[in-house]
Amino acid sequence: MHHHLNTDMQNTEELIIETSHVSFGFSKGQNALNDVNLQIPKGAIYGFLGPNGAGKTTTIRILLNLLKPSNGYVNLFGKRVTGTSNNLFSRIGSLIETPSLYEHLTGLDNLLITANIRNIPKSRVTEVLEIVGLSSYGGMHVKKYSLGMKQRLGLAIALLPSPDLLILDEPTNGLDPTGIIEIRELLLLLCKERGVTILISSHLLAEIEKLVSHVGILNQGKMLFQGSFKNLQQIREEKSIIEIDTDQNDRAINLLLENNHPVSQGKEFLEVKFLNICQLSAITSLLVIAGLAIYRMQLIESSLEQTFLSIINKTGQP
Ligand SMILES: Nc1ncnc2c1ncn2[C@@H]1O[C@H](COP(=O)(O)OP(=O)(O)OP(=O)(O)O)[C@@H](O)[C@H]1O
Repeated sequence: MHHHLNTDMQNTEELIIETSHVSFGFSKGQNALNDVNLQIPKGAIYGFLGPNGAGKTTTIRILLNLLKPSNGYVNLFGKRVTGTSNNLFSRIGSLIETPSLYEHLTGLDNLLITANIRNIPKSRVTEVLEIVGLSSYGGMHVKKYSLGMKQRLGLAIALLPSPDLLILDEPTNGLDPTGIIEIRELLLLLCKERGVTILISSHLLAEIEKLVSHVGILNQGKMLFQGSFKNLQQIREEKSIIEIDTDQNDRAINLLLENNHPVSQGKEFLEVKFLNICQLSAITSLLVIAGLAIYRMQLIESSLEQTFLSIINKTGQP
């Protein structure tokens, strides 16, 4: 196994996907991707987030060597991707949006065709049907499958080569909540039991927040955030506030500032930047001991979705 010795502090771990200064333009002068640096550690479930048109699919096509970046390079499994590095791709399973399936054939036949093309033993076909929970439906025509079953069959095709890396472009697109939960559980299992590294793109944080260990946020071709899911939650906490209202707000402001609670006058109430949960009782005693009557004291937590949107909106998206 190849280990990276990067100067970046978080990079002591092995990276399965790494892009360096990747840019890409469909037309001259307009870049769909601008200096994208993905870093996806081994064993991660990496949520690749961004609104429609952000460039997620374009990035994924570059990762899969279907498009050539106009600038920068891609490392997969620690090896530089070049025009001829096809052996790297046998370790990758991918599903780009809705899988292209032969509707008039059975699920089993669809798998057999791919297995045949990719030189994969037939025994693997029954294995992957089992993994995605379609064992009893292998003989059914795909046109009779539900959307969820088709997505699972697509996943089964991606799993045929026993990949070390799964790249999934919006795999829950169009699925109902039950279907989304099923795919989520399947991916968690693959990561936990088989150590598969997973890149999953989505435009909805809520859809993948229960799944991911790492997050990258792309907007208008630029990476706005990349880090562990925990890092994102820390940012969320930093955006939370405590709303306060008392009978003497001017005095309250002075008292709070003197005691290092960053406070400002909000639209309706005083707003203190949330630092930690002990702050609530500290502020309460401070105000009560000073003889103020507290009318309101409420922790307003920013949601992850709001955090995601505020990160995206920083670049001035309309
Ligand atoms: N073949 C193409 N020719 C020209 N422009 C393209 C082409 N494919 C994509 N684009 C443009 O590149 C940008 C990024 O598109 P991309 O499909 O990568 O975004 P995305 O984040 O995957 O969005 P979605 O969630 O809608 O799939 C968009 O502005 C899109 O209009």
